Amino acid sequence: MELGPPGGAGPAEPGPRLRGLRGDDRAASAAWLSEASAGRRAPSVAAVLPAGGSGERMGVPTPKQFCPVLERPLISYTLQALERVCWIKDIVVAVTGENMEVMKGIVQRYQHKRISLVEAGVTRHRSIFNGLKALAEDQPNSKLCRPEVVIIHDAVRPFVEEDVLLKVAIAAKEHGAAGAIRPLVSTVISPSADGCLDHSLERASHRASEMPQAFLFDVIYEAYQQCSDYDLEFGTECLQLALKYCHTKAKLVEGSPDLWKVTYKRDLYAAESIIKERISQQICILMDAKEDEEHVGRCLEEMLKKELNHVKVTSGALCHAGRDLQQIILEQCYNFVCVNVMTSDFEETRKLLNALEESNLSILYPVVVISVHFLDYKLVPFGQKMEHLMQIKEFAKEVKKRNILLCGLLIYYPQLWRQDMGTLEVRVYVRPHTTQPAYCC
Ligand SMILES: Nc1ccn([C@@H]2O[C@H](COP(=O)(O)OP(=O)(O)OP(=O)(O)O)[C@@H](O)[C@H]2O)c(=O)n1
Ligand SMILES: O=P(O)(O)OC[C@@H](O)[C@@H](O)[C@@H](O)CO
Repeated sequence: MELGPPGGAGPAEPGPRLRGLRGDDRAASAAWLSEASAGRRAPSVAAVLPAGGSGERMGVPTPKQFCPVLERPLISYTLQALERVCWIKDIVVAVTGENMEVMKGIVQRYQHKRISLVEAGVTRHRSIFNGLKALAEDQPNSKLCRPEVVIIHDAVRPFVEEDVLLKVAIAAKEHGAAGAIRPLVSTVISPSADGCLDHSLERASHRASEMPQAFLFDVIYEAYQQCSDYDLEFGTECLQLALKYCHTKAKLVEGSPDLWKVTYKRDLYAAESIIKERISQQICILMDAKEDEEHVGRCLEEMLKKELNHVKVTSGALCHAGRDLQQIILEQCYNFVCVNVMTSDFEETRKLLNALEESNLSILYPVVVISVHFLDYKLVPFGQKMEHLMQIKEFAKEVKKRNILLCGLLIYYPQLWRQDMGTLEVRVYVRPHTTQPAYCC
C-alpha cells in the first residue's frame, strides 16, 4: 500500500455547501458539520475510490480515469471534489500497479491531499475490497485509521457535491448503508434465452443505482469478507453485498443529475463542457480607479452581467486591490479582464499575472486573462504602440507554460469618442475559456 502525504487540508473552496438540503436533512447535516468542524465526536469518515479499471467501453488506450479533460486527468476532478469536503479524513484510491506511478504523479502535480494509494483488484469489487483493507488497520505499517463511516465513490464520477456526500454519510450512520439513486432514463427489460422479450420492469417503480454510497465501515467490511468469489468477480452493487451478507437494507437517497459515470467517449466531451460551463460563469474585471478606466469597467460589468452568473469588479491600482484579488482567487475565479485606458504597457496585467502565479490557481484549471487596451489613436500613433502591444504575444507564450491563457485586445478610438464616451456603449463580448473575443467595436 502506497500512502500519500497524510494531513488534511481544509476545503479547497469556502466552507460546506448544503445545497439542495431541506428540513430534517439540513438540520442533521448542520449538526454533523458543527461536530466535525468543532473537532468533536462527529463520525470519522473515509472514502474509497475504485480507479483500477481499463475503460474498455471508452475505446481508447488510456484508462478513462486518466483521460485528460481540459488537459487535466479526469480522476483529478473527482479527487478535488472530495477534497472540498473537510470532514472526509482519508481518501483511498485503488489503482493498478502499472498505473501507480502515474497516479502518484497526478497527486503530486495537482497537490491533492489526504490521498493514499492501494493496489486495485481485477474487478471493481476487488478494488473496493483492497481499499477497505487499507482502512481496516490490519495492514502492516498502515497509517490510516479505521473510520466509522466509509464512502465508496467511482473515480470516474467527477461531479459529486458535498450535499449528497453528507446525505449518504448521515443515512449510513443511521441505517448502516446508503446509496444515491436516480430515475431510470430507459426502461429495464429482461430478455428470454431465445433473445426475445421475456418481460419489462415498470420504470416508475425502479431506480438507477448511482454513487456515492456510504456504509458503516464494519458492515461493508464484513460483507466483503463474507463475499463469494462469484460476487467479487461479477457483482456491480455494493448495496446488495451489505443486504446479502449483513442483512443491512440501504437507505436510498435521491441524487442530483450530475452524478453520472464517465463510461463512453461522449461522456468525456460532456464532462469537459460541464466543467467549462462551471468555471466560465464568473469573471473579474480589474481596472485602475482613474475616471476613464472606472467608466469603461462599469460599462463592461453591465454588459457581462447579462451573460455570466458572477461578475466581480476590482478597481484601484492592483497593488491596493491585492487583498480583493486574493479573495477573488480564493473564490476560484478563472477569468480576468484587465482594463488599461490610454496605456499600452502591461504593468497592471503583469501584476495580475504575478498574483495568479503565486496563488497556484492555474494548477487545477486554465486561467484566462484578457488585457484590454483603450488607446486614443489621435494621441497615440498606431505604429509606436503596436510594436509595444505586440510584446503581449511573447508574454502570452511565457505564461501559457503555467496554464494561463493571455490575450490582448486593442481598442482604438477617436478623441471625439472620448468626449462622447458616456453615450457610446462599450461592446466587448468575450467568451472566457475560448480566449477569443467574439467581437468588439
Ligand atoms: N478492476 C476494476 C474495474 C473498475 N474499477 C473502477 O470502478 C469504477 C467504475 O467502473 P467502470 O465504469 O466499469 O470502469 P471500467 O471497468 O474501467 O470500464 P469498462 O467496464 O468500460 O472497462 C471506475 O472508476 C473504475 O476505474 C476498479 O477500480 N477496478
Ligand atoms: O458496472 P460498472 O463497473 O461499469 O460501474 C459500476 C456501477 O455499477 C456502480 O457504480 C453503480 O451502479 C452503483 O453500484
